[in-house]
Amino acid sequence: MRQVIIAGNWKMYKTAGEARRLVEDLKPLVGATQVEIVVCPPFTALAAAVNAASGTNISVGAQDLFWEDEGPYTGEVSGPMLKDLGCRFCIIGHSERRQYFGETDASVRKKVQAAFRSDLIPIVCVGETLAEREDGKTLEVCRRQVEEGLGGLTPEKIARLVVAYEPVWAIGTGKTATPQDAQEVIGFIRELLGKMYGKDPAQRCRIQYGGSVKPENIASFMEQPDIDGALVGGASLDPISFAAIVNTAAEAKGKQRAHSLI
Ligand SMILES: O=C[C@H](O)COP(=O)(O)O
Repeated sequence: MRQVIIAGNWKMYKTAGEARRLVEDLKPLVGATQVEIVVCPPFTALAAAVNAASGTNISVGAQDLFWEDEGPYTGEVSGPMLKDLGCRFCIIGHSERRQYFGETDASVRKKVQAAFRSDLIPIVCVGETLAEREDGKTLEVCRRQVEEGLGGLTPEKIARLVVAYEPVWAIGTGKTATPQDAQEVIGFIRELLGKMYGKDPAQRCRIQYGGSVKPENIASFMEQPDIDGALVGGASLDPISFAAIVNTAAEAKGKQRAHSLI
């Protein structure tokens, strides 16, 4: 059974001191949940977050990495550096990186391989823009991003990685895909991974929904059979709302699984 995973992408928010306080505040609110909790602060706050989360069930992830392990690449940060800091996860190919920093499916592919080389679990983002959705190209775009970004891996790696389906038009806008639409795309991604790598690894791969997730709407996504969690932006910056998302997700997935056994 896939473990629910809720990750907070803090984007370019929080200093090191603020990150430490956020994690400290989060700890008592999430307790001993079965949910895998990940926080992804900016590079400059990673060490503080790792330190504050030490000995808890909260893991820390980075928001990006470079595909080489070291070298003359001014401004870049590598997998071994993140691993050394205590990171377990790394977001790769977020739409903001694709939109503002020229990230492509080819760079995503190299970064996914780099993450695995350093024993980091990639959280790979895919999703269509509003124009692509209106053109009826959602599945075509997600297919391309998965085939090109996640090609050349092994079934074992597919079973470990996390995919986040984030429709670009739902990010930070307050608009969400309907849970049924998200399920349709996420089900499609799982099926595609099954064709690429086999049914078993595709069934083990965790796939999140992302885009304006809030405490009020997380349950409706978790009720869908293929949705294993969420990648949360804005609502992860506040410990109370992030904890409410974690706790509601656990409860809703428990109910969905109990129901599917009846
Ligand atoms: O990585 C997270 C997503 O970009 C979602 O952001 P949001 O929850 O603020 O819409």
